[in-house]
Amino acid sequence: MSLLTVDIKQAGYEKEKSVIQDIQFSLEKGELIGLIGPNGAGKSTTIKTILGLMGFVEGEAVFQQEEKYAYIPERPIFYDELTLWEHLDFVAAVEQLDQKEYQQHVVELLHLFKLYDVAHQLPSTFSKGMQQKAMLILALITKPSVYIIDEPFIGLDPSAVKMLLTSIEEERKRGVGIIMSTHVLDTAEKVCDRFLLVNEGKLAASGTLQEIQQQCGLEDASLFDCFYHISEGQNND
Ligand SMILES: Nc1ncnc2c1ncn2[C@@H]1O[C@H](COP(=O)(O)OP(=O)(O)OP(=O)(O)O)[C@@H](O)[C@H]1O
Repeated sequence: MSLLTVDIKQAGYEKEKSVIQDIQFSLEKGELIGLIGPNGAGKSTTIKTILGLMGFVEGEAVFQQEEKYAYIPERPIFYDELTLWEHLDFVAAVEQLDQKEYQQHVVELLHLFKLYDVAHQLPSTFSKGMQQKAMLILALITKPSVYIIDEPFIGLDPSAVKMLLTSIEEERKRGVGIIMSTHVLDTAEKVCDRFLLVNEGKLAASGTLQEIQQQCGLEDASLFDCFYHISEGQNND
């Protein structure tokens, strides 16, 4: 059974003003799906529709029963007056995490992402990359079954990207499914199992790199070339 089944017929910010149409896919256990497409194509709107945040939706996004998901937004959001530790303790309390397991896990993660020394400071005073890492730790401690991550790579330094990819790999071994929107296509090409290529609000191509190459008629092309073909070249054929 899929972790998540998405069948969006149309969705938009205002009633009867459709921004995305006909986006269908499912997310399987252990799978990493890359959501890619040009600026304004509808990636964030697709994510917001899955999260149930859009005002106008025809269709549905259904999580497997009792599956827990974590959303990691592109622009981190924190409480102004809570330190990172307090944020973590707050999430642990809300999620009713096992205290012993949580304490051990959180220290490991804070060291891994090099935030241990600033954990008693306010995340609102952190740099952009530090804030992104803090959001990642807040998601990782909850051990969800599905992650929905909006552009994780931009803003992270190379060692943080490596840590993120390592964490993603470990989570996938646990059977976790991940949807990740990104513009960093060379990394996406290396790590994703499948891709959803969104253009002008629609699914322009989807599947493995090989399937995308076939759909574009570009044998052996990189994901970047397929992306370019769909977002630019197709209109000039
Ligand atoms: N809050 C909003 N209200 C109205 N329209 C919006 C809103 N957010 C986005 N849109 C519109 O929806 C369309 C899709 O935008 P979306 O943010 O989903 O694109 P994206 O693929 O995530 O782009 P990017 O790569 O630039 O982040 C765009 O035409 C955009 O102008």
